[in-house]
Amino acid sequence: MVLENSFEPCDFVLFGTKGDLARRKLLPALYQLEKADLIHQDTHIIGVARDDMSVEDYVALAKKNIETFSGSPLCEEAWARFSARLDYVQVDMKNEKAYNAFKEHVDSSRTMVCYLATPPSIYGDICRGLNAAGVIDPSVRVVLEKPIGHDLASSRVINDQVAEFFEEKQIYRIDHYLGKETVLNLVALRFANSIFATNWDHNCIDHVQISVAESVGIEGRWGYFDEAGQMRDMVQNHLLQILTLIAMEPPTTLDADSIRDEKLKVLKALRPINASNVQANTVRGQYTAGFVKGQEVPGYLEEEGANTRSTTESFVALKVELDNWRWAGVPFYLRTGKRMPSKVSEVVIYFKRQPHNLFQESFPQLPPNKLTIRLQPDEGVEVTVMNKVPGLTGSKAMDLQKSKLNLSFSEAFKDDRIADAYEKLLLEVMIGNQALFVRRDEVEAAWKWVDGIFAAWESTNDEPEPYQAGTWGPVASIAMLAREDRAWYESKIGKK
Ligand SMILES: NC(=O)C1=CN([C@@H]2O[C@H](COP(=O)(O)OP(=O)(O)OC[C@H]3O[C@@H](n4cnc5c(N)ncnc54)[C@H](OP(=O)(O)O)[C@@H]3O)[C@@H](O)[C@H]2O)C=CC1
Ligand SMILES: O=C1O[C@H](COP(=O)(O)O)[C@@H](O)[C@H](O)[C@H]1O
Repeated sequence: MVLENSFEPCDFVLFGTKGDLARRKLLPALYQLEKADLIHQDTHIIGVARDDMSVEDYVALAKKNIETFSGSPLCEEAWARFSARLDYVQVDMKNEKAYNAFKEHVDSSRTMVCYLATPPSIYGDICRGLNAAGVIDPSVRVVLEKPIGHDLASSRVINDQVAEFFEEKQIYRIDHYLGKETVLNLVALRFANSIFATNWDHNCIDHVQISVAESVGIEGRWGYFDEAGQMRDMVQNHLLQILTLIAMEPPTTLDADSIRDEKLKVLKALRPINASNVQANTVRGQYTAGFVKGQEVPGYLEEEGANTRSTTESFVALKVELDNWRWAGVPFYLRTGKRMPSKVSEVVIYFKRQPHNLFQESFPQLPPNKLTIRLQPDEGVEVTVMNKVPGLTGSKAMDLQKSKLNLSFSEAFKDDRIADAYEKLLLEVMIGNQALFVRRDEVEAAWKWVDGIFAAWESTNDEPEPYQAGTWGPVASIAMLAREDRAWYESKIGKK
């Protein structure tokens, strides 16, 4: 890495430090940054939760979580440095007066980063508490987790509550997919390679598929997930963000607002899905009991804490169209679901077929070229091309074979560790670069479009279709593409 502690020291305050996200992702990510020597030596990390706990107990808890979730034994030297930065404050985040205790733990001469790893419903309380304690100034940065709100109206309320105390340039809305190496690579692939840049529109591309399949279920988060569903949990944010990076016009620079301006235009160009086209363009599913990787798993309605009459969707497939010049007539098919056969996220760009087939005799129908971007796992990029099979066959009956140009990150970048998305994003917050964070108008444009789909679903009275855990979702999602003479890309990983 080029960065050498090129940023200022900060007080990194982790609200909700005992929660699932902080334990599984944020503390391990901070520790990895420490290990890579990317945290300024004078930075402090202050955990905030409502339990009464000594700093020693907090350090022990952080150690346990990092050991459990970082997947490798702790490096003693890095842990010694990291643990020396840790501090803990007990705050009932809904109680404005409780924030006075917090004041003594931060240093106003340093930048303060407040990461709100809490339910969004208390973001407003936290901002008010920080204000009451007099610790907000223009240098303070606040990091908000997704999904912000439940729909456009509730997201506006939350964003307004935060905006009462922070300017947009101080607000970092996290979508952790924007920190994934392979998602960032979409920008490099498109704009650093003329071979793609010049073929990236309706003239050359037939359609695009974005699949984000998860093998996990709801992981004990019934209370949260049943309110959200896969549409709010994954589509409103992660899948739409991936779509914006694939579809946006070239930004003028890599500055935060150049990129975000272009992403916003894509979100605004999303063709509304309403009662008249919802049945043709969407499929909802809910998993039933089945087997994932040979393990028997319960159905959605049998999960711990389940309301057995829930109609929340755990799978969504969508046909999305963009009403703009570049993408006219090019469908984007999106699908995401829980309890699918394997965890695999991929973008597949299907190019148009050749206008005329010179190789009729040996290959009656030339397949389209495909660019497959493997987001996770087995990160990489693959192009399917037609190739002549070496040999002395006659010129009219040239033997062709479908071949792959395959760039596998694990082979090409053997010595480089692929960092977790949160490591990248936490580093960017500490540096103060908003390019990988979502602007308020983007969040709102995404909600506006998603709200339209919810309204349309409500108007049909249809319920999600059942699919057995360990399958690729309801048959209707296969039919959605088959109607247009297309098929979902069969992932290599999924076949294992
Ligand atoms: N978990 C995940 O994988 C992901 C989570 N997110 C988002 O991250 C945020 C946090 O999620 P997650 O960690 O799963 O949620 P959790 O419920 O596990 O954690 C939230 C934490 O906030 C604390 N909290 C809530 N109310 C108060 C209060 N009044 N005073 C003090 N502490 C309080 C809770 O404390 P207590 O334990 O005492 O109740 C808990 O530790 C959410 O916005 C979620 O949508 C986003 C992507 C993935
Ligand atoms: O934001 C979320 O993302 C995870 C999937 O993230 P990944 O990095 O493991 O692909 C999802 O399981 C979770 O429900 C959702 O809240």
